[in-house]
Amino acid sequence: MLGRCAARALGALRGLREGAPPARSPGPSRRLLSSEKVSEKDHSLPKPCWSKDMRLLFDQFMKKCEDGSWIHLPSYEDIATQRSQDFSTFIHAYFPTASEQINKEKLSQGRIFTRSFEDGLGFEYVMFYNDAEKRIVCVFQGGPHLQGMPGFFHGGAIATMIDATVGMNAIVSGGIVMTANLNINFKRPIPLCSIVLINSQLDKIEGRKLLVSCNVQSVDEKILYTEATSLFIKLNPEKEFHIKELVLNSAPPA
Ligand SMILES: CCCCCCCC(=O)SCCNC(=O)CCNC(=O)[C@H](O)C(C)(C)COP(=O)(O)OP(=O)(O)OC[C@H]1O[C@@H](n2cnc3c(N)ncnc32)[C@H](O)[C@@H]1OP(=O)(O)O
Repeated sequence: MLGRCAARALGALRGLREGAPPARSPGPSRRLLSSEKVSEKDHSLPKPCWSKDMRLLFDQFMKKCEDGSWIHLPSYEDIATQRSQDFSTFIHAYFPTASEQINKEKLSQGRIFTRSFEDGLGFEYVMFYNDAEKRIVCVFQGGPHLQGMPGFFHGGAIATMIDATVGMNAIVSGGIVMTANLNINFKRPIPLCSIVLINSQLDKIEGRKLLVSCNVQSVDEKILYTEATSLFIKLNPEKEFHIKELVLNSAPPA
């Protein structure tokens, strides 16, 4: 019951922006008009490049979202909202020296790394969050441009998706965080273009430290490909609500 309430509260956060899509119903993927920025596309909704299995898993998880125990997390190329300006300002103030070295002219070209490939060639994924269990499951379909050894995913690409998943778990659970440590055991190579599940779990919060673990498994859960543990450090203990809102409702203004 508590979980359901929390899920509703999280869902309600999404509705803060006028015109935000309903929390638990993705609806059809919105077609881009020529005047719209590319960044307005929610990449966590089904696309033609998704395989049948990926769509099937998406549908299964969306079904789990119906009672509010799971929440579908939207995902954009950029979080170009007024709130993300506040977020950037906060981050730059936290790292003033590093911030001075940022090429400000290039900032407008900034894109979230995992959303910077053409559809189907790089990272295709959708995440679902369970607030009661502090878990995120990421359904990941990697494309042919993520190759390392011939026929298998590059370890860095796997590490990227792990960081994105455990990072999202830490952010939604704890506020504004950064990865301080990521330990990965690659146990089996992952065949290129296959679909895997990344299961992450918030294990512990100790003051500003969040410990999140995860594993990467085949869809039938018979193969354990990778295991990882991570440490995230909370930058701002006071601003949890702000970042949660930003993550769950990260579309640019309509
Ligand atoms: C949107 C989708 C999600 C995407 C997620 C992607 C997230 C990322 O990739 S972030 C990018 C990669 N990470 C970075 O660049 C971070 C670089 N590191 C840093 O900036 C800093 O070290 C930072 C912010 C992590 C911590 O610095 P700071 O805030 O000054 O904390 P600091 O006081 O040093 O440490 C706080 C506590 O954590 C501990 N700690 C910090 N780092 C570590 C570490 N690597 N291992 C163990 N303990 C650590 C400290 O010992 C301290 O413990 P205690 O309170 O018990 O004394």
